[in-house]
Amino acid sequence: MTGSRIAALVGNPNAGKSALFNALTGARQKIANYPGVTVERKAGRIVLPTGEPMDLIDLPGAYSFDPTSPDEEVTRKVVHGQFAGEATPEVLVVVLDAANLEQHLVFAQEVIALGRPTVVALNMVDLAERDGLVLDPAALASSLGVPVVPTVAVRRRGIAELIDAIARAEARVEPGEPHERPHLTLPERRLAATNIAKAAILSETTERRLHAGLDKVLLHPWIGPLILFAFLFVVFQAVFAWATPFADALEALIAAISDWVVATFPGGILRDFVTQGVLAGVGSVVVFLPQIVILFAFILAMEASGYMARAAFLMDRMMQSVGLSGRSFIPLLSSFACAIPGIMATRSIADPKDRLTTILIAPLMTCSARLPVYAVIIAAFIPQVKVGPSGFAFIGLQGLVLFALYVAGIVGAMAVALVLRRSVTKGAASGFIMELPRYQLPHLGDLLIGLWQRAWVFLRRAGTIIFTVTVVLWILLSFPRAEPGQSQVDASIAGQLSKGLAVVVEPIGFNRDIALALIPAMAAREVAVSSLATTYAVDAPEDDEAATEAGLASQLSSRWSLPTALAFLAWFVFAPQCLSTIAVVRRETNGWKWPMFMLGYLFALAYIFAGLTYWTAVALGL
Ligand SMILES: Nc1nc2c(ncn2[C@@H]2O[C@H](COP(=O)(O)OP(=O)(O)OP(=O)(O)O)[C@@H](O)[C@H]2O)c(=O)[nH]1
Ligand SMILES: [Mg+2]
Repeated sequence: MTGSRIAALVGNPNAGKSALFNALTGARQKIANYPGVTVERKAGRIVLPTGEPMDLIDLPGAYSFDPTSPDEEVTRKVVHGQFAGEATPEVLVVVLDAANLEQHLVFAQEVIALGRPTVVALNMVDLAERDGLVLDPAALASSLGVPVVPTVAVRRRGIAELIDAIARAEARVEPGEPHERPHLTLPERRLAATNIAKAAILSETTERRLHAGLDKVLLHPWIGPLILFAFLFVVFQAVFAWATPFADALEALIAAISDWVVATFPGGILRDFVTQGVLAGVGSVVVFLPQIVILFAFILAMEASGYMARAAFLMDRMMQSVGLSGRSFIPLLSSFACAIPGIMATRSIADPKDRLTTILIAPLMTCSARLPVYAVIIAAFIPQVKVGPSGFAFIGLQGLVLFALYVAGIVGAMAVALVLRRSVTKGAASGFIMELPRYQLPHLGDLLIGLWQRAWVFLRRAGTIIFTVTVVLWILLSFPRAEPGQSQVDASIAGQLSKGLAVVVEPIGFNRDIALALIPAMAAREVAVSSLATTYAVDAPEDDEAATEAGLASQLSSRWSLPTALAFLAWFVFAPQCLSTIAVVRRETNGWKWPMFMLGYLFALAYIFAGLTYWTAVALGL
């Protein structure tokens, strides 16, 4: 350091200290929109209006002089003149984020209380104004007892005024009575911060006040997660309650087409192909379109309104506790639609072990392909009743079970992450804070476009991969033709092939038909539904019109036991039944090691939990 006087920039992380430093000195210090960018002191030079030079130090952000991290320790030492080789800074420049004044004033008071020559830079006033908040720097100056200069560091606004104020800054405390100020405790400083911030508001739009109030509730440490949980609960109730009339109508339509085909065309292999393969098989998946649309309507509305980012913020704490960073949230969230875009989104995670862990647990998030599987089993086995504490039975049991299955996937993923982060992908969580977007009413047009895209993806899958696999399965089920009196499925190639697998899955309560559905379902999970539908359509006795007519749900409930159905649900929470996901993991991890690891652990979990579910249900006499 030269012998010239020194000023230091202090304040909370992400207040814009480095941006101000660059604007004041012409340096190119790294700035970025998340806290913790500057981790050591950086020095530069400014020229005062008198022509006299002054050294300026940019410091790491801090929340208090009670240091909790090494970079905060740097700030404390420099300010107190305890930093080796550094003279005590003469002028302290406190940088405040005008849009988060209340929060930033807590540390500011601590700095000002030192009684040293201090200047406040009220930074980011542009952002505050954008949000509908206009502050009064004069009122703030009189409450704080130090000069306040409004600035916009990134537009170089207020820079000359700030240099001016630094040049004229002087100690507020009269020499001889340095410790007159009462020392405030943290809660006292918090309260004072609230009052000072309130007094400095010139005008605030009702919108901003409303949004600030909303955030207070929605981001509250324990009310926030409670509301999120309750909201998601309602979503899954709605998925069943609202979809039913539409799903019934679709089902009736498909049945009507099937009737028409039977009435119009002569019996034979071609007619069987259309009714058993295409209409029963693919149709059984298509009827879940309403459920998919309703689920995504909620997800898209959450995203558009700005609530999704808040949900991510709430989840960040939970993610940290299992050794993941909040950065994994968005990839995991997209995995609720499909694991493939979710796994690709992990490219934004810098830490390779963080990223690998996220990839490995992404398939545990309940993708939309599982929804038809869950929904068909729930419709067949879970009665459509309301449950709840006596007198308050308003919770649909079907929606409750669906919600529980989604939660099971999330809990499973978190537990796996916890284990992986302590073994295979050892490492500590890294911090991450995101900027919260403004609340907005979702725009109906955008919402409809998003919904149409989701619906189209679903229908295209039904028309391509699900159609193809179902047709191949129908062929394997239909040949060779059964002898009179013999079951067609038993006689068929598929029936023969599935016998081997049936032996393996019998201990967990699965029957031959499930074994038969599991292999084609590797292509896509929904195929489990279409396979079962096709199998039962092929299996229906020729003359038994009623059996062919009855929907898949009633076929299932008459053929499966409840423990088997529950085990089947548990299996699908974990089973990696999707070849495309495995291919993407291979591509993203450059080799077969991790996809094989994933396949192994997920099938093991699926087998164990399906078995546990089956035997528990049997023991309970269900
Ligand atoms: N709109 C606007 N953005 C600003 C202003 N000042 C800083 N920023 C932005 O705010 C973010 C944080 O700025 P930094 O200068 O890195 O903040 P910092 O206080 O040095 O943060 P740490 O080094 O982490 O303590 C960056 O994205 C800046 O571009 C401002 O006055 N207006
Ligand atoms: Mg910085």
